[in-house]
Formats: sequence, structure tokens, C-alpha cells
Amino acid sequence: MGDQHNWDKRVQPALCRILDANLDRAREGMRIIEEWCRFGLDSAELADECKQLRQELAHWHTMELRLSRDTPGDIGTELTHAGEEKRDGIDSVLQANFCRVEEALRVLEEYGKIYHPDMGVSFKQMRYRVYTIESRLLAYRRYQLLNDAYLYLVTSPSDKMFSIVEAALQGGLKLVQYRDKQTDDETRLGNAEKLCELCHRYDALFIINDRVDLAIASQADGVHLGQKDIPISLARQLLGPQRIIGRSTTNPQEMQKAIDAGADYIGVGPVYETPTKADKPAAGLDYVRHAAENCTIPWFAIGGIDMNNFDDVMAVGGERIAVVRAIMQAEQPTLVTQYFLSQLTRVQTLRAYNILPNPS
Ligand SMILES: Cc1ncc(COP(=O)(O)OP(=O)(O)O)c(N)n1
Ligand SMILES: Cc1nc(C(=O)O)sc1CCOP(=O)(O)O
Ligand SMILES: [Mg+2]
Repeated sequence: MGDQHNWDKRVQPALCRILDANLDRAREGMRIIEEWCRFGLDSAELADECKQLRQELAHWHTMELRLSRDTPGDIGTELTHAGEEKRDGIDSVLQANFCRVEEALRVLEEYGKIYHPDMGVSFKQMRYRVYTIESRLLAYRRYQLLNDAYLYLVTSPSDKMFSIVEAALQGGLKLVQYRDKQTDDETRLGNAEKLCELCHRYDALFIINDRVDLAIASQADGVHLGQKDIPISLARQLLGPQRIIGRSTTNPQEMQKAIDAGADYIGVGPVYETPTKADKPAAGLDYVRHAAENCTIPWFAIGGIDMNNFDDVMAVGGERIAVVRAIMQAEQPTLVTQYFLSQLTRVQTLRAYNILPNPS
């Protein structure tokens, strides 16, 4: 009986300290995530969900738990590891804090079960809500980046592929597609993983041409499918709602079908004949005009676009462009990227002020 009493006297304060420390950890982590949802993504809905979770955590953070705190006597305050000091960008801040919150909630769930009958279930539910926020936040961010991307680089095989892509990213590019019809799958997967890491380092989206399996394996942000690739509905089943799916279109019927099937963006082309896709006859500027008037999702004019004919594409309503050779074969990919981006912004601004008439 005496032993039991002594044991309880030791366990109870330790339990309270564990719960107090992990409630703090979870609340702080949630706050960091909430700030990004609010100021970085402008998402009132996600910020509100984070806030509600913080409030539920606060509800469990009772005076008894707070009073158990003994910071000077906590041997853990001195313990850090290298990973805590290093953050490469927003993604790594968010990832670190999601891990922190999820771990803390797991600790709260396990130890909470012996402190209060409702604690285990409550923290388990919170942990699943955090997983959902994590997935939604990733998807939200992807779609926001897609919406903001006006220039799309589609790669072609080159010994200098990585340095060209990096140069374009340094110029401000935010959307890259890995297109490679020549290499074996092992090399393709290796290239895709490397490009994905590179793009994410620059906060840019990474899409894979044709191959859903490689998109999943390389953690790409999405896939681009042509008319002869698998249907969008199947790709959606495989990729889920959080990854981007693009579709090539050559005429108004294909455009409408892609929109109805749930494509996130479409390619509109080939605007001009192009050696990069020699087997496809040009769809021409009329199709660009049609897309400008009717397309309800982001669309990229593609095929033979360069600095010389850029204005012609804009004159019929072009808003976003996708290019291969114009950047992959440029002597100065950073400068060409900057040129296109500045021109695309200029067109947007002139249209917003009605200075550049919208084509009829
Ligand atoms: C942005 C963009 N638009 C169109 C295409 C062409 O896709 P597809 O018709 O499947 O032809 P391939 O590129 O696979 O030869 C694209 N890749 N990207
Ligand atoms: C890959 C591709 N798809 C096209 C389509 O219209 O579907 S045109 C194209 C190639 C575009 O290359 P470049 O910018 O070198 O002309
Ligand atoms: Mg294809």
C-alpha cells in the first residue's frame, strides 16, 4: 500500500509534466502552421481550423498541468539536434512543425489515457484532423502555385538539363514538366527525383509528362496527360485530389472534355508547327482565341512559341505559355525566363487597366 502510494506520488507529477510539455509543443506548432495559412495562403478556412485545434488544446491545458512545469529542472531543454537549426524554406518549416504537432499529439494520446478518461480519444481525433490539414495545405499550396504560374517550362533531353532548369528557376520560373521519351525508367525515375527536389528548393511545381507511376514514385506535384495517355478519371483515382492533372488539347471539343473530366489545367496547341512535336499539325492562333474566350481553368498556349512570336500569341488572348526550345536551347536561360515573365506580367497589367484591349 505504502509502495503504491509512493509510486503514485512519483508518477502523477511526471505525467503532468509530460502532458504540459506536449500541450505546449502542439500549441506552438499549430500556431506556426496557422500563421502560414493566414498570411502565406490567405486561407481563412484553414487558419480557422488551426485556431480551433489550438483552442481545444488550450481547453486541456489546465492549471494543474501548468503548475507542474519545472523548466530549470527539465533535463531536456539542453537537448537539440542539427535538424532543429536548419530550415530550407517554407516547406521545411511546415513539415518540421507538422511532425512536431503530430508527435506531441501522439504522446498526449498515450499518456492522456491514464490521466483522464476522455483524453486518449480526444487527442487521437485531433491527430487525424492535423493529418487532414496537412494534406489540404499541400493541395492548397499546389493549386495556388499553379494559378500564379504564367510560364511553364517543358524539358527536353540535354546533358545540361539540370543546370538549364536551375537557371530558369533562378529567373523566377515556378512550373516545370519533365518530358523524356528516350531514357529507360530507372534513369527517368532518378532524373525525376532530382528535378523534383530542385524545383521544390525554388518553391516551384514539378510535373511529370505521361507517367502517373513516376509521378507518385518521385513525389511530383502532378502529371501531364495527352489525348493518347490514360483517362483523367483513372489518373485522379491513382493520384487523389491533391495532385495536379494537366491535359493536352488541340481543339474546342478536347478542351471541353478535359474541363468536364476535372483537368486542373490544359495545354492549348500546337500554336505553331514545332520540331519538338513534329507529328502534330498546328492548331493555330484561332484555337488560342477560342481558349481565351471559353476556357474556365488555367491554360497554356504551347508549340513553337518564342520571343519573336510572343506578342502575336498575346494579341489573340494568350495569358500563359509553355515552352521547350525557347528556354532549353537558350544561351542564357535565366534571362529568357525573366524576359517571358516580365512580358507576361506586363500583358496582365495592361489588360487589368484595359490598356491592352481584350481580343474579341
Ligand atoms: C503543357 C503541355 N501541353 C501539351 C503537352 C503535350 O502532351 P502530349 O500530347 O501527350 O504529347 P507528349 O508531350 O507526351 O509528346 C505537354 N507535354 N505539355
Ligand atoms: C510537347 C508539346 N506539346 C505540344 C502540344 O501542342 O500538345 S507542342 C509541344 C512542343 C513544344 O515545344 P517548343 O516550345 O520547342 O515548340
Ligand atoms: Mg503524352
